[in-house]
Amino acid sequence: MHTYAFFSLHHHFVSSQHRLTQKVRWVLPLTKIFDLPKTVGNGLISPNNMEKNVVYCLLCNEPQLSISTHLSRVCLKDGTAQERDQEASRATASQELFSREGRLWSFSELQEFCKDTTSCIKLCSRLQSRGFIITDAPQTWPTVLPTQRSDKKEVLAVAKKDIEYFHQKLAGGDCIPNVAMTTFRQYCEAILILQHGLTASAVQDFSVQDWMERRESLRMTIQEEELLECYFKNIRPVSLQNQRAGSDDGGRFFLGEGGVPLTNPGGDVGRLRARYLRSDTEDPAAGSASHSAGGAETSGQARSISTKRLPLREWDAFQRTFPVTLNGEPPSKRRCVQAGFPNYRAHYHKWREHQLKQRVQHILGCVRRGNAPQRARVQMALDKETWFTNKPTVDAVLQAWVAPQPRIQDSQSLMSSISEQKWKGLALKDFREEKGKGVIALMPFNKGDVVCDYHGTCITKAAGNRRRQSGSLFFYRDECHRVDATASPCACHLHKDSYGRHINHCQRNPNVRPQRFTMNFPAGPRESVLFIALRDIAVGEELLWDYGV
Ligand SMILES: C[S@@+](CC[C@H](N)C(=O)[O-])C[C@H]1O[C@@H](n2cnc3c(N)ncnc32)[C@H](O)[C@@H]1O
Repeated sequence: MHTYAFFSLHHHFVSSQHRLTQKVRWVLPLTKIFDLPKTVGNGLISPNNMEKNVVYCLLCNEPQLSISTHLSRVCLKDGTAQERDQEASRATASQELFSREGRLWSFSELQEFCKDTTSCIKLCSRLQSRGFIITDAPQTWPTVLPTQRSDKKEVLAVAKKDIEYFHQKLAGGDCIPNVAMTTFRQYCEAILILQHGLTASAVQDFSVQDWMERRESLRMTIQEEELLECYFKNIRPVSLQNQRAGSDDGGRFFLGEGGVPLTNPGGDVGRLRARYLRSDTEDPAAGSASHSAGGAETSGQARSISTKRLPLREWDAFQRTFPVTLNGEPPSKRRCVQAGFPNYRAHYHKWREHQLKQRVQHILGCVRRGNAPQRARVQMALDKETWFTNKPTVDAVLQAWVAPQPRIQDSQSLMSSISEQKWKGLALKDFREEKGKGVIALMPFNKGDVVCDYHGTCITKAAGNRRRQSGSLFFYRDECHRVDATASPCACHLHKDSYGRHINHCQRNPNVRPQRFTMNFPAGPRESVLFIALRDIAVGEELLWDYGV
C-alpha cells in the first residue's frame, strides 16, 4: 500500500524535472519517490481515505462520490450484491491505478506509440492542457507546432468534442459563456471554409436568406447542418440582443458578439486553430471570458487570477458537486482534490466569481424600487449581510442595476425603429404558393414585446373604406384609424420594404396583435400601429396576426 500526499509540483525537486510553470497540486504516491513512513495527518491521506474519494464508474464513465451507492441505484440496480461489489472493486482499483500512474507520462514513452514527432508534440500539449504531466518534454514545442501544421482540417477534429458539448448544452436550453459561444461560431465558420471550401469573403457575405433558402446546395452532413442551425437559433440571437442602437446586422448569418457582421472569418479560423492546436493560449472551452470579480472588496488576489483556462465541462461537473450558494463557502482545496478536481485555484476563483454575481443580484432585489438604487440603501442592504469575504462593493451593485424599459409611447429606440424602419430580429421568408411572403423571428421575443410596426399612410375612415372597396391588400383598420401599406417601397423609405405589411393571417393561433399608440416623438405626437407579441415567440417562428380582430 502506498502512502499518498498532497504534493506540490512547485516543489523544487519536481519542478526541476517536470518543467511546469504552474503550481499544480496532485495526489502522488510518496513511497514511489521517497521511502516515507505511512503517516496519516495534515496534508496526508491514506488509501482508506482514497476509497471515500470520487471514483469513476467504469460502466457510465461518470465520477461518483459513492461508487457502491451509485451502482446500487443506477448502473447495476438490477444486479446482485456480489456483482456490485466486484464492479465497485474494479472501479476503485482503476481509480487508484490512475492516481498512481495515469497522469505521469514521459515524452519518450509517448514517442514509442506516436512515431511522428509533430503529432507526438501535439498529443503532449493536449495532454498537458488536460492536467497530465509529461516528463522529458522538449523545451521548444510551442514554437515548433505552428510551423509544422500538416492538415488544415485538423482543428475541426480536435475541437469537435468541445463543440459537441456546447451543442448538447444549447440544445438542452442551457446557456454557455460568451467565450464558448464565440468558439462555437468560429467552428461553424471553419466548417464552411475548411470543409466546404468557401472563401472567407463568401462566409462574410453568407446571409440569413442563404441559410434559410439554399442550404441544400452546401451539401452538408446532418451533423454540420445541426451545428449551424444551433448557431442560428441559439447564438446569433444573443448577438442580436447585444446589438447597440443604430448598429445593423445587414441580414448576415455570422455576427460578432455585438451583433454586427464579421469582418474577418479567415482570422476567426486562425484563432480557432491557434487555440486548439497550441498549448500556450487560452482554453477555448473555458467557462468565462475573463475574470470579472472586480466588484469584490476582498479579491485582490482573485483579480490577478484568470479562470479562462477552466474548461466548461469541468466547471459544470464542479458546480454539480459544489453548487454555488449565496451564503456558502467555496470547498477547501482538500475537498476539491478529493472530488477529482486538481485545478483547485481556477475552480475556487470561478466559484467565488459566480457567488459574487449572485450576491450582487440579491442586493439589487433587496433595494429595487423602479428607480436607480441609492448608494446609502445599497450600503445598508450590504451591512445587513454576514458576508466577510467575497462581498460586493456598492459600486458593483450600482453598476449591475439595469434601468427598467420606458413606456412604449416614450421609447426612443422604438421611435428610431419606426422612423428608420429598422427592426431587429426579423426576416422575410418566401412561403411561395402557400401564402406568399411572411415574416419570421430571428431572435426570441417575450410576451408583450413590440416586434415591429404596421408602416403605411394614415388616412381617414372614409378614404379607407373607399380604398378597401377597390381591393387593397395591405390594410389596417380599427375603430377610427386606417393605415394603408399598399405602396412598397413607401414614399418615406424608398429603398426599404417594411415587415408589418408582410405578416400573414392566422385566426386560431396568432402570436402578435396590432395596437395603436400615440408615440411622443420629439417633433410632436404621431400615431403608430405596433405589433405586440401575444406570447413568447421562438427563433424561426412565423409572425401571424388575426386579420379579423
Ligand atoms: C397583408 S398580405 C400578407 C403578406 C403576403 N403573404 C405577402 O406575400 O406579402 C395578405 C395576403 O397574404 C396572403 N395570406 C395571408 N395569410 C395567409 C394564409 N394564412 N394563408 C394563405 N395566404 C395568406 C393572402 O394572399 C393575403 O391576401
